[in-house]
Amino acid sequence: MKDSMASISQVNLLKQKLHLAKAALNELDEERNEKLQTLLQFIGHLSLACKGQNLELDNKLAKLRQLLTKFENVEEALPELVEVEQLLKQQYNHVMVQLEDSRVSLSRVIRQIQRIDSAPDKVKRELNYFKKELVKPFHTFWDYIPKVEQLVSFYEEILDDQLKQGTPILVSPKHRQLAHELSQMISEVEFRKHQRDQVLTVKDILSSDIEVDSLIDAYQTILTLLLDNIAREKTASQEFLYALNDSLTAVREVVTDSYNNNQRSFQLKKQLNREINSRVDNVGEAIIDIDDIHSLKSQVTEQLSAIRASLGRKEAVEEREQILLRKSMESMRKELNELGKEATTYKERLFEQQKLNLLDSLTQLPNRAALEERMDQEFRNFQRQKLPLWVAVADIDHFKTINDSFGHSTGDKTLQVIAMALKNSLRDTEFVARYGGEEFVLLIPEVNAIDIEQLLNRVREKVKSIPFKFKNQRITVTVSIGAAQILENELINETFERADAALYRAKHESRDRVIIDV
Ligand SMILES: Nc1nc2c(ncn2[C@@H]2O[C@H](COP(=O)(O)OP(=O)(O)OP(=O)(O)O)[C@@H](O)[C@H]2O)c(=O)[nH]1
Repeated sequence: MKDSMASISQVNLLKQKLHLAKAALNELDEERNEKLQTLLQFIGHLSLACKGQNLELDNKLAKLRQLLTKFENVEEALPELVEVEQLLKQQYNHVMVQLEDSRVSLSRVIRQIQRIDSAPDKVKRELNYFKKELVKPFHTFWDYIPKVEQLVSFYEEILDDQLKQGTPILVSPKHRQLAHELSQMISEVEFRKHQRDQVLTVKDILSSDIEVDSLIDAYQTILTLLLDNIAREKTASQEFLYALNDSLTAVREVVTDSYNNNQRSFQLKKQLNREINSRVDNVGEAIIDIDDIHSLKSQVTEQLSAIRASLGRKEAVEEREQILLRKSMESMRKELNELGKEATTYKERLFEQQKLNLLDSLTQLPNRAALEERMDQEFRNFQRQKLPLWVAVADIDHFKTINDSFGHSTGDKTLQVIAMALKNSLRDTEFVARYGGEEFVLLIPEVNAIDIEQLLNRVREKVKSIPFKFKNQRITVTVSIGAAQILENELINETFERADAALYRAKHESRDRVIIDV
């Protein structure tokens, strides 16, 4: 009994121990499971972090995750773990190479950006610092990414700057000046009939509130029209040269022909002359050798008829020669006549063109080119004779208001009427040209300092008295005039500038007046 009791308590003890051991084992299992879970979680995050960088690594990590989900497979997972570790090492090396490549390519991009001349100075400075920073190697992508971000921001800043420049350019006084100059140039150039509508449209655009884009378009249109005219002029000259060449070829052919004919006739005549001479010699010999008068007579008669025949042939040759010569002369004359006509037409065209080039097409007054020629001429006269010479610049007052209130074509007519009035108020030895726009230049020789003011005031009054009527409104148009006399040792352009400055003063001192620079 005692024994059985002892056995029972031993069994109980063992049971208890077993229970405890089980509990401890469970605890161990749980702990291991927990660790396994942590490991699984870690591998899960590692897979996510590495995902997409290396396909083999992705697969291995997926397999590892699967194996580790079961407690029993842990042993099997060990070789996989070693392979993953190797792949990770490879991946690290690969990343380092990639980072180095990226550093080199960033440096290259930076060098390219530095070549952009228009990059703002601030960006250029920052780029320099940035370039120095790029000398150090990158250790991780976290070193690399901020650099790329900075690089993008440089690009952004440069682009921003360029875009700002690309926004509509504001019209500056320089642009208005260019529009004014183009409009002056247009009025000094003669355009072809079919081009005039286009020119008028450009003129209208230039006289309104111009935008930079339309100014560029206007210049482009006028340039195209001018180029077209130049090309036409070139074609006309070429046609003339071709005609000239054709005629010269024809004339040369005629000359060659008649030369060849002459050569042939010359040979023929030489032969005939020889024949005639020998016949004459024969007659002479017959006279010496023959005693019998009858045979002498028959000999001479025979020789004489042979001579006559030769002379007849010679005459025929000469006659044919004459006919050929006349024919050649006739065709040569025709060719030269044609050529003469061509040359006359061409000369007329050139002359017309030259005249047009010197006349302002709107007012028919001499234009700026003609003025320059005349100024040179008057200057040379002045240097020789030292007689007084005045340069005056006249400008219509508030002309823009006429255009704005009554339209551009009324403005054009006003210009024409005033131009005529200016021309008619001067003597033949005096000269007026349209300088451009609503500005005229007068060259007045041989008038003394006392009379010039009176003369110019008369011109001013004449314009003022023109009875303009626009839209049933009586309008008085006035001009302001500035004048200067050429001084000893002065160039005429300098006189012009003094006259222009005087005009400026006249404009600012109430307009409708004459100011002489003294
Ligand atoms: N109709 C017409 N207008 C022209 C021609 N050439 C220039 N103009 C205009 O002439 C005007 C000149 O204006 P501004 O230079 O401001 O001078 P303004 O109005 O005469 O004023 P002030 O000279 O200061 O008295 C501009 O409106 C030009 O468009 C042209 O051939 N025909």
